[in-house]
Amino acid sequence: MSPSIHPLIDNGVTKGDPNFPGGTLQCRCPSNQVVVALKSNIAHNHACGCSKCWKPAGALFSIVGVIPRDNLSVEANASKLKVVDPSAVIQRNACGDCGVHMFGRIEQAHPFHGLDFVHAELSPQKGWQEPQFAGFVSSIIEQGYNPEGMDAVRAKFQVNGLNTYDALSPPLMDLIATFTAKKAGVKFANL
Ligand SMILES: N[C@@H](CCC(=O)N[C@@H](CS)C(=O)NCC(=O)O)C(=O)O
Ligand SMILES: [Zn+2]
Ligand SMILES: [Zn+2]
Repeated sequence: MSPSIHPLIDNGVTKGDPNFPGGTLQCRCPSNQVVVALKSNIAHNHACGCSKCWKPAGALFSIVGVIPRDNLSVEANASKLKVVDPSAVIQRNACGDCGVHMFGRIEQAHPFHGLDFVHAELSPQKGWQEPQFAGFVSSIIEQGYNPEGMDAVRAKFQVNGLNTYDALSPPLMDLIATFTAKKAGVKFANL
């Protein structure tokens, strides 16, 4: 049997609507839900195998994308939000009651500053950008996944058209390296 990765991967990836205008995210409380409005689609949506990103019960991976922070606003029950780990780069704002992460925000100088991290599966609307790749794949071993099962995990992403990486995708790694180089005053050579 192939490993269960996340419902959005296990059941086959459904393409998003390229003209999707955005929507809302809701926490999983039965009442007084935290509601977050997103004024655009998300980008760089991906499966993340790290231990810090929120995932639904039983999933091996989180599915997480980014949106400009100016396009995100908390519409209801903001007082329930708590930062999971104040020492982390990404300040993950979770509902203190049901535990789902409503958005992650970077406050320090960082290549991804200005982008918030969100989980589109918390939205009742359909059409969000589909997952584009899998990142931090090897990190699931740190959470107890048997290393012998890793080929099957990577194969399952590949059959669904998603490349797998042990950090982030090449465009995002290039963005991080460009930020680091510029900060250090590196001059890029001509091609
Ligand atoms: N192997 C580590 C990787 C953690 C990690 O570096 N996560 C990435 C992907 S979300 C990151 O950018 N983390 C920044 C943060 O969590 O603040 C783990 O699984 O905890
Ligand atoms: Zn909640
Ligand atoms: Zn992560």
